[in-house]
Amino acid sequence: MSNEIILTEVALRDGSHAISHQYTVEQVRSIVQSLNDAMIPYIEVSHGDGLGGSSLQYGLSKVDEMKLIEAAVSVSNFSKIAVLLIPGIGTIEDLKEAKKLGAKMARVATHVTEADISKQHIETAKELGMEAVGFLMMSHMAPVETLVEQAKLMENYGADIVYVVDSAGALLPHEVKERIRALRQTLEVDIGFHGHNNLSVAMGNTLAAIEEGATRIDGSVRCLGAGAGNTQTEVLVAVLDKMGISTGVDLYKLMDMAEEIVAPILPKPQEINRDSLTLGYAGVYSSFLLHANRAAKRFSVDSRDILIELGRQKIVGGQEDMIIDVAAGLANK
Ligand SMILES: CC[C@H](O)CC(=O)C(=O)O
Ligand SMILES: [Mn+2]
Repeated sequence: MSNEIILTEVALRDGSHAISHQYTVEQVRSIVQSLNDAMIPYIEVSHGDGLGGSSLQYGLSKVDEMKLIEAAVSVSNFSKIAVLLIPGIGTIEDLKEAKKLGAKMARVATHVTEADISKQHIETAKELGMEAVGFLMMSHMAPVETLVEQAKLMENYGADIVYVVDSAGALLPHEVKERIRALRQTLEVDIGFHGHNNLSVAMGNTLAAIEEGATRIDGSVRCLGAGAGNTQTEVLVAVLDKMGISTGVDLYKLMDMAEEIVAPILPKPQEINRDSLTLGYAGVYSSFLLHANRAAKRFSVDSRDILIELGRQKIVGGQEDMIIDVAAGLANK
């Protein structure tokens, strides 16, 4: 276990899901300024679904993310600005524009079995002089051997760091341990972990990842993120400090900004409710929720049964049409 952890704050990207992508330039400026003062090493700024995500399908941003990135860069002289890119949603042109505006890290995200689509984007990030991260989403959906294979691909493409991403908040601590341990034994590059709190184990999972050698960790102030949100950064900094693990972050400043700057902009506190708990329990991505709720109404079935069946059938993003099939099937039973 390392005694130094490098944190990436994701409230301005994953947290964008929680406020329906409505960040303003002023909010981004004050959040980044205060995270920078608290010495957070990396701050991710993008639409919740990454560069290019603003659309009717994923939710329209209030402000063009490039303006938000520009604002973030303009007030950070310590923190580096990172962007998320999902190949197919974001493009190489988006990445180049973000780099021109001052983004220093590209986090290239794919479904856990589709690392091969990250090649061009990771290679471009490196050519542009950015740090490149491979971000393996829905990591609970693949056996450990597959995860290792896919991570190895990202490493071979030039990723400096590969992340295990528990998108649905479905992993339990022993499962996180297995995954991080296997990656640690196989990869040369740093390993990261990104947790979600749908089963209330984001903090436990994060500590399990650190115990097995993950050194790059994501957190979100006030947990702001998709589903039940992410590992809470200010709590994580306090916990790691008690464990003798250094993050270099000023805890009081981080607590103050969470309380005084982030909390007031939240429509409601991030919580584990029936919906987010079901997402974690079923192991499905949070974007299915809205569709499942609609289908539940249409076919008079319980949306939890739909989500659990989708998880059982290992339905992934892009297969949303299956939600209707599953709901119709349940109604006919
Ligand atoms: C749709 C992108 C997604 O929110 C990335 C992420 O943070 C995750 O999979 O957890
Ligand atoms: Mn996430």
